[in-house]
Amino acid sequence: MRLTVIGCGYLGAVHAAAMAEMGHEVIGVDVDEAKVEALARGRAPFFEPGLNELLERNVAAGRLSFTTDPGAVRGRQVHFIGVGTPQSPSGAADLSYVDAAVEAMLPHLGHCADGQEVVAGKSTVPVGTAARLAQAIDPTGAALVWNPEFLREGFAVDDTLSPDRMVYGLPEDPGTAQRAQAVLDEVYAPILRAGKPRLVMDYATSELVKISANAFLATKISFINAMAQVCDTVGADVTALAAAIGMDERIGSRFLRAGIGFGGGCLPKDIRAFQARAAELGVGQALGFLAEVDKVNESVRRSVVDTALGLLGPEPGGARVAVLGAAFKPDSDDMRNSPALDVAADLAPSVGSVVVVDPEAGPLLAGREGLPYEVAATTQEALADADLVILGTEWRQFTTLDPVEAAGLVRTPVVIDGRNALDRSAWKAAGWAYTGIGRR
Ligand SMILES: NC(=O)C1=CN([C@@H]2O[C@H](COP(=O)(O)OP(=O)(O)OC[C@H]3O[C@@H](n4cnc5c(N)ncnc54)[C@H](O)[C@@H]3O)[C@@H](O)[C@H]2O)C=CC1
Ligand SMILES: O=C(O)[C@H]1O[C@H](OP(=O)(O)OP(=O)(O)OC[C@H]2O[C@@H](n3ccc(=O)[nH]c3=O)[C@H](O)[C@@H]2O)[C@H](O)[C@@H](O)[C@@H]1O
Repeated sequence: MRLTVIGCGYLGAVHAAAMAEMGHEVIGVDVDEAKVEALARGRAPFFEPGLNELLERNVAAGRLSFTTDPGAVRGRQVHFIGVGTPQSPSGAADLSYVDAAVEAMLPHLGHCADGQEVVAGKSTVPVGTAARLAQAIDPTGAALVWNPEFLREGFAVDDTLSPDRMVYGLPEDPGTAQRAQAVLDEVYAPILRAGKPRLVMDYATSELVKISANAFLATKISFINAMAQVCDTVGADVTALAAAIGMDERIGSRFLRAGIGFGGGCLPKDIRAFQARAAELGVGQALGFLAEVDKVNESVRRSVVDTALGLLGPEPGGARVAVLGAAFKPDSDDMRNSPALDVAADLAPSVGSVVVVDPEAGPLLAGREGLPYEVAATTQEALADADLVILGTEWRQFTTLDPVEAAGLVRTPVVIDGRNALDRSAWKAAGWAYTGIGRR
């Protein structure tokens, strides 16, 4: 099938490459010339495991190309929208990129000879957006389907090729809905053949599935981080607590890792956008708990800064702090709303110096001007002469550090395990003063 993907960022670039891998002929469209230029050479403009191989293979095979021209849409059958929906100053989602993408597409819709033309929205949007966009798209003869995306960065390729489930939010008209569903089924045929469930629903439900999934995940993390605060107060251990409650299948063990909280380009902005939309709809009170989820998440970053200053004593002005990690999670170079970087920046004015290291985000950070911290090229360089080490992102090269060797590099062996990811017995045995989040 001949497809386009509008918006080639973390979501869209992976989606375009994965659709080509499934045998479709795909054109990715983005307004960012540098991004398009890199992608067209088969290079991912960001770090995502497995993506370069997929891009290289499919660009070379002639199934995948990239352009800045929205006219690429003309005559093709399915157009995925994957542009950003960032947080606006009010907290609500900024829909200007989605609106601009649809606007640019409109003159080119309605020229497809391959069968029913479909616009498939993948961006995360406030409930009601699809119904509004459909009013503009319907007159062209193309059908709008809302097809939210659930991929995780760091696992984006696998999550796209083998999702837990797919959701189609279909138009009201039964005939159009049936035709649009058949087209998407054809796009996703290999995934459906592999037995992955496809759930069919209306626009509003599909939009809500996406945002409520992220709200639930954020709530789970803040729940365990709130438990960590209680554990800290009474000397209990949140990792043992999480393991024990997680064995109850109704609770489940995943997303119960206490630490410096959730960041990234999605969970934080999505819980705020959801609250803003609910308030507009007059059901703001029902989502009042999400404000608490956000508050707990912000407070864990602050409390790590307070713990750090407590450990450095009354005169932290001469201390050097090493922060291991800059990306919001491992296996990604995405620094949007990064807890590790927030901690580094918040500590910087109160201590002698802060140095940050990250295997993938580090080189990107090193190119930025006016940072309140230094950026080290290697973990060893970051650890050298440190008075305090903070694990901010649980990259494997950090969690598997030899604590004996690390102790030999620092000035004072004091560590805050901001992700509860270090082997604390080994670190303590190597002479480190160890503080976890909700565990000692
Ligand atoms: N990053 C992720 O893991 C996931 C993101 N999402 C959602 O997907 C959407 C995109 O997120 P990301 O990929 O992270 O954002 P991003 O910022 O990495 O990518 C957005 C891309 O859209 C491009 N763009 C903006 N306006 C455009 C236009 N008019 N025409 C063509 N391209 C345009 C930008 O240049 C950029 O490359 C958001 O709604 C997000 O909430 C959903 C699931 C996973
Ligand atoms: O809508 C989105 O963009 C995506 O948002 C998240 O994916 P992502 O942001 O890539 O990363 P997660 O693995 O969810 O991690 C988010 C943050 O939570 C933190 N986290 C995660 C799990 C945990 O137990 N504890 C915890 O602090 C991570 O360190 C990270 O900062 C969701 O997991 C995806 O399903 C969704 O598609």
